[in-house]
Amino acid sequence: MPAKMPPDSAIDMSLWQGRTDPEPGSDRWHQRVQPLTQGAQPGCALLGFACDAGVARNQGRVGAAGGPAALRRALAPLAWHRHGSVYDSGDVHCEGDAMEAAQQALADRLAPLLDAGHLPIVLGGGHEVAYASWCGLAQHLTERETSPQIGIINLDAHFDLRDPQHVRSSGTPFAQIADDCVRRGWPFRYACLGVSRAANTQALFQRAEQLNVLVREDREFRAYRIDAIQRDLERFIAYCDHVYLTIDLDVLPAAEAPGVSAPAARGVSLALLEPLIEVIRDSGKLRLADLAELNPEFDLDNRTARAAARLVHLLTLND
Ligand SMILES: N=CN[C@@H](CCC(=O)O)C(=O)O
Ligand SMILES: [Mn+2]
Ligand SMILES: [Mn+2]
Repeated sequence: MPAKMPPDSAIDMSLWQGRTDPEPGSDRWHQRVQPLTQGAQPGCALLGFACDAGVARNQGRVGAAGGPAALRRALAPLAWHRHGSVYDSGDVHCEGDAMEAAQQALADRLAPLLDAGHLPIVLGGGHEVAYASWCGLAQHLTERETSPQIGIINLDAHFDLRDPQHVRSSGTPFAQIADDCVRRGWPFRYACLGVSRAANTQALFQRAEQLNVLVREDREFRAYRIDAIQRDLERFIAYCDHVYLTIDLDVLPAAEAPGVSAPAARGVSLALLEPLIEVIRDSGKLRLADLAELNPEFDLDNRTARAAARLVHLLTLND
């Protein structure tokens, strides 16, 4: 089914700028990314979620609404090594505190992208994007399967399993997804990798245990243990038919990602995350990915945006 373009989705391609080199085979992203059109061949579809509301509700440092533009700017000059297409499908904007409306709008934009066979990569926005991404994937799969086996892999210093009864925010998306799975009668399969014990309360660790979350703490990420974590991840993926990858940039050390709401004193370096991302990318089950919490207002030398762009680049290198 072709991806329907909503009437308000004017796609601003002006951010896709950068140097051009005269030699053949020197293309960069800004020369290859195309605005998404109806009926386009399946490819990778970027979709921005310009939203600060979840971080504001979670008492964080706002500015993630500027994330999608900062990430496009960082992607624009990267060297193009991909065979398939990359499309820009515009942004969803959150008006003030209207987080739920923005999440619904994102889900409504994602479902037709998935229906059309694209791999959507959502550019956040705070981590409330995860609930919106999930809703879009659920909307897509519910038409096709009675009980889809979806694995959620979150690279994050935080569980984001806070109780949504108090307030829904960037700290609650996976608890909201767990509740949604109960309502739908679907299994909740959640892996949270890079968790900081210092940044998550006992209550959150208990909730993760109750929900049978696959947890790997930041301190477990050492070069000699990556193979073991990789095997754990492969086992997790083997039990799923569909994988949703969500990357909270605060999983990276503050030196690599200062431009987030809650920078990590320790974190897990990009170099250690790369082999895991390759496993996910090459699994054949990746349906949807998002990157959350990029906050250009607190970035230094665009470090966080560059790290995020590098992650998108890696994710899109498989065809
Ligand atoms: N998405 C963010 N989650 C973290 C933020 C922690 C903080 O602000 O210190 C959380 O809610 O736990
Ligand atoms: Mn986090
Ligand atoms: Mn998070």
